Amino acid sequence: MNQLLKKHALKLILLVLLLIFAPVAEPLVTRLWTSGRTEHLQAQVTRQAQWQERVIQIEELAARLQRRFSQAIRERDQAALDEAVDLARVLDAECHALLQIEPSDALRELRIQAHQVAETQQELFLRLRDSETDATAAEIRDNHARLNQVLEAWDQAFHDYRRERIEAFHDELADIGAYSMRLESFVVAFMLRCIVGLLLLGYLLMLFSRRREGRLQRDNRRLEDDLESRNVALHQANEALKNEIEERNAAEWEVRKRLHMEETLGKASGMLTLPTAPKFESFLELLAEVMAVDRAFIVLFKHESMVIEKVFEWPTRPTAAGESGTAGLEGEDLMTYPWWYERVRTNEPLAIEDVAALPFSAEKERALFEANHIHAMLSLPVHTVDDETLGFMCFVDPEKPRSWQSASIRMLFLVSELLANYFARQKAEEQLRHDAFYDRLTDLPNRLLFKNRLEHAIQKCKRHHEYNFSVLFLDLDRFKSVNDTLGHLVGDQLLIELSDRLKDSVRPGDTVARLSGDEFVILLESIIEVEEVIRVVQRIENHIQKPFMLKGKEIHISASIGITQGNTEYKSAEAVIRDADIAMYRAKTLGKARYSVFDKHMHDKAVSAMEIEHNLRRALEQDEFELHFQPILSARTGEVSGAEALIRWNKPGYGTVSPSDFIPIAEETGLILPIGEWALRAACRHVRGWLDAGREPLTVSVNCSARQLQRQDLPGIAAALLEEAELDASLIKVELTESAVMGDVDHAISVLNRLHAMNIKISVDDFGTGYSSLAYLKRFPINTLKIDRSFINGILENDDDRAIISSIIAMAHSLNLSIVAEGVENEEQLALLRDLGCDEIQGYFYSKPLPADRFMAFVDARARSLREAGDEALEAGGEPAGSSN
Ligand SMILES: Nc1nc2c(ncn2[C@@H]2O[C@@H]3COP(=O)(O)O[C@H]4[C@@H](O)[C@H](n5cnc6c(=O)[nH]c(N)nc65)O[C@@H]4COP(=O)(O)O[C@H]3[C@H]2O)c(=O)[nH]1
Repeated sequence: MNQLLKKHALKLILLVLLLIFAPVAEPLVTRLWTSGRTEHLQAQVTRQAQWQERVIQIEELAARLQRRFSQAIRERDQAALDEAVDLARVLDAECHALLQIEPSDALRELRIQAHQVAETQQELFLRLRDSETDATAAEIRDNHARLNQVLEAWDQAFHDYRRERIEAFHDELADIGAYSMRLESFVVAFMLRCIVGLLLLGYLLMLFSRRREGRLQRDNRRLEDDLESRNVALHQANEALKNEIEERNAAEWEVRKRLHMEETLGKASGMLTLPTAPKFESFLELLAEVMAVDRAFIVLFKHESMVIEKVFEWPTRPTAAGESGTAGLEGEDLMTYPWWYERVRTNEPLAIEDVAALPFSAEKERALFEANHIHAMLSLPVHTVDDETLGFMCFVDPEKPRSWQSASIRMLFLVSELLANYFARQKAEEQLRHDAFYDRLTDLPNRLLFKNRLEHAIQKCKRHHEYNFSVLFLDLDRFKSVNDTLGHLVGDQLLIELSDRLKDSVRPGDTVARLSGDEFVILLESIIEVEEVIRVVQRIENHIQKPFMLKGKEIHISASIGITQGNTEYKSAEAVIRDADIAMYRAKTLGKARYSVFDKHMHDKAVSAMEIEHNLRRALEQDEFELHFQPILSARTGEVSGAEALIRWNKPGYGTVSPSDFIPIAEETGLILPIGEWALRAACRHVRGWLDAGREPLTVSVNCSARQLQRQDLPGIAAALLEEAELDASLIKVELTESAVMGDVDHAISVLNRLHAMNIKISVDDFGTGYSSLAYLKRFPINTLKIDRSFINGILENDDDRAIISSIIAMAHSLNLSIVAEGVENEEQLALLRDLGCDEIQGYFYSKPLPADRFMAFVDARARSLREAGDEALEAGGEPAGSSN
């Protein structure tokens, strides 16, 4: 209900006001109207009164005028006339005034008439007075009568006029009276309604106000309750806010502190990443400031120990008596302080709030700290990710105990990690620097450092005439077999021990460096005479010759040493090393375990070897090689039994290069491997071609170098090439030199056995030049021995050679080996060899090595001549010609 009232209160009030004021509206309008009328009536009454007054005056004036005129006429009295005239004038004026108040056409007309009559009367009177005639008198009378008529008419008109006006006035009055009556009743009704309305309004207002009051009270109570609860909530919120502000302040402080710490951390890390070495005093000062301590220091241990080696501290001023410091720490082994040591070792922070309160087990530490005036201390190990403790950081309060906040400890942990990284990095860099200049295995200077020192020596040699140097290039002779047979670890151990021996063989100012593998170089400083150098070399050789005891075994090694002496013409260290290397190589080729002094000739040879190597590579790519075939003939029948394939290099712009000029270089550089393979493939293809051409099968011997035997899978390659050419293995003979076979006997036996198993024949070339005995060769699955040309050369003149050849042939035959005599150049040699029982002959006597087509032509020609000789012999009844040559 209240809600309803509240909602419609305004509408209700408007309705009540309408009820009250609707009836009131009419009287009000009426009142407004009558009030106009009343004023009008009052004006009318006033005007009526004025008018009445004037009318009375006019009537009096008219009466007096009439009387005066009558008197003047009657008595002919001038004075009466004048007075009448004046009266007439006054009357006229009055009439005029009256008409002004109440205009009336009739009156106006009458006034004019009266005025005219009065003037006429005056005129007549004047005439009468001057000459009284009858006519005049009659005229005056007439006129007078007219005047009287006019006055009467005037009077009448005036009377009507007056009546009219009075009636009108009365009507108006009645009208006004009726209006007044109505007005009064309206006023009364209005008053009553007003009162009722007001009462109703009052009542309603009262009702509303009561309700409103009730509602207000309720609202009030509710508001009070609300206020109360809000107050409580506000209070609580206030409290919460207060707490929050406090917390926020605390957090803000924490954040600021953390930011400060992070900033410090950033600065500290920045200091540690500077390209230049950091100033640890500034670093510590920075940390001491954030930790609010008076002293800070970083302690570093000696490598792989806990002996305090280095201390960085802040402040840097020398520690005065009574001041805390690190003086007592230097040189201390932390292991003598087990309690402290244990914490550092296990990478734990050590936060001592009060040194005096340290446990009994830390008695020693307490004594140390107290001696160094340390009251409180925070120590963090500098521990690398590789679990190595490099040292520790310390923050010290020298005056009073204090607590250490965990946030600070955490930050310092990060700092200690940064430090550990920095020191580890520095260590790694040092190691890198060391590695860049030193050999990892032997810790000797490496090529770079050696070159550096050698450059200095070259410069010094140029500047000081009395100064010279010498470089030795040393290469172990059988190091590979040590590695292969005893393993790399023993090999490494040998190199380490050798390094020590080399260092012991030279003066402290000299440099022993390892170039690679088993190659060492030695720079002998301030050495002028070559004899002196040789004495040093001999000393080195003596040292090396002594057996090495490795893995319980006695190992003997030797070295080939190249010597070069410094001179002012050397422009680079490389050139010096190169010459020493050439000399060393010369020593190797001279039979190893010796030294060789470099000379210019060696250099030229080396240069040409390099050129050849370069060209050989190109020759392989450009297919510049060709096989020539030197026939091998049966000593008994003279038939071509086979051929030796000999490589030729058709060098563009040069012509044919002999294998003697490039095969040794190819062997040195390893190019012999692809070249040898090429020769084997080419030989297989030629034989296949000949067979395809319908020729008789011929066995072709292909030269294989020692390197091929050692490094290549010769049987595998041969099998593949034979398969490629679809060739019977028995048509290929592998020719190996005696020295190649004797180099690595076990390996050679295994390879040759495999070749033999494949049905590939094996021949030993240049037999007799080496030291192998036939009995030794029994171990190899050999088919043929080729007697070296040097023996054949002297066979006719030299009895020894003849004897040797004879015994070789006899023994070979006893071992079931066939014999080929190489380099047979004349018939005598041939005859003798045939007498000695040689099986096959190769040499210029029959033919030089020939290109394939010419070789075939030779084979054909030989067969033809043999046939012809055979025919002739048959005809002559003798032996066939082939049996003799
Ligand atoms: N003065 C004289 N010399 C004669 C006579 N009969 C043959 N010769 C030469 O003696 C050499 C025989 O070849 P070698 O002893 O295997 O000696 C060969 C061989 O060791 C090597 N060689 C040739 N071709 C190859 C090859 O394909 N591979 C390998 N690894 N070495 C090859 O080159 C060496 C030289 O070959 P070449 O210059 O062709 O020289 C050939 C040949 O021309 C003669 O009656 N008098």
